[in-house]
Amino acid sequence: IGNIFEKLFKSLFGKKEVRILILGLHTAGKTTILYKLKLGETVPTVPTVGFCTETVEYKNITFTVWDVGSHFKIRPLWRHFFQNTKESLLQAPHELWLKLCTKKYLQ
Ligand SMILES: Nc1nc2c(ncn2[C@@H]2O[C@H](COP(=O)(O)OP(=O)(O)OP(=O)(O)O)[C@@H](O)[C@H]2O)c(=O)[nH]1
Ligand SMILES: [Mg+2]
Repeated sequence: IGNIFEKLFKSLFGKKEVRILILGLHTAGKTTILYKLKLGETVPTVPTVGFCTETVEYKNITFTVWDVGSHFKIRPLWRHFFQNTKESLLQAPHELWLKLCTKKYLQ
């Protein structure tokens, strides 16, 4: 029974880690979203070469956001980033992205 309480305590107060993968075509706005989440503001971007990751702390959750470049040479590698991906948010409506960016979605 101690094990059950330990699991319950961890699920309520423990640190959670969530990985987010952002994929999309050139200039779709992936890096803009990444830095909006990280810094809370829109920053100038350049086309992503390879990929970049940032961690975003929110409450007891650490989000590791993977922003993968869209250059045609890296596209064959996209499938490797999908491994162990649980859910996809494909063609998310603009409204949803806005909510994500303002973190309202998570409150
Ligand atoms: N109007 C408008 N422009 C946007 C929006 N999101 C991004 N942009 C602009 O679109 C351009 C490309 O944005 P990025 O975030 O660099 O696009 P990306 O998907 O990371 O592109 P790659 O790294 O080349 O794959 C930049 O000039 C952004 O300022 C948006 O919601 N509205
Ligand atoms: Mg980019």
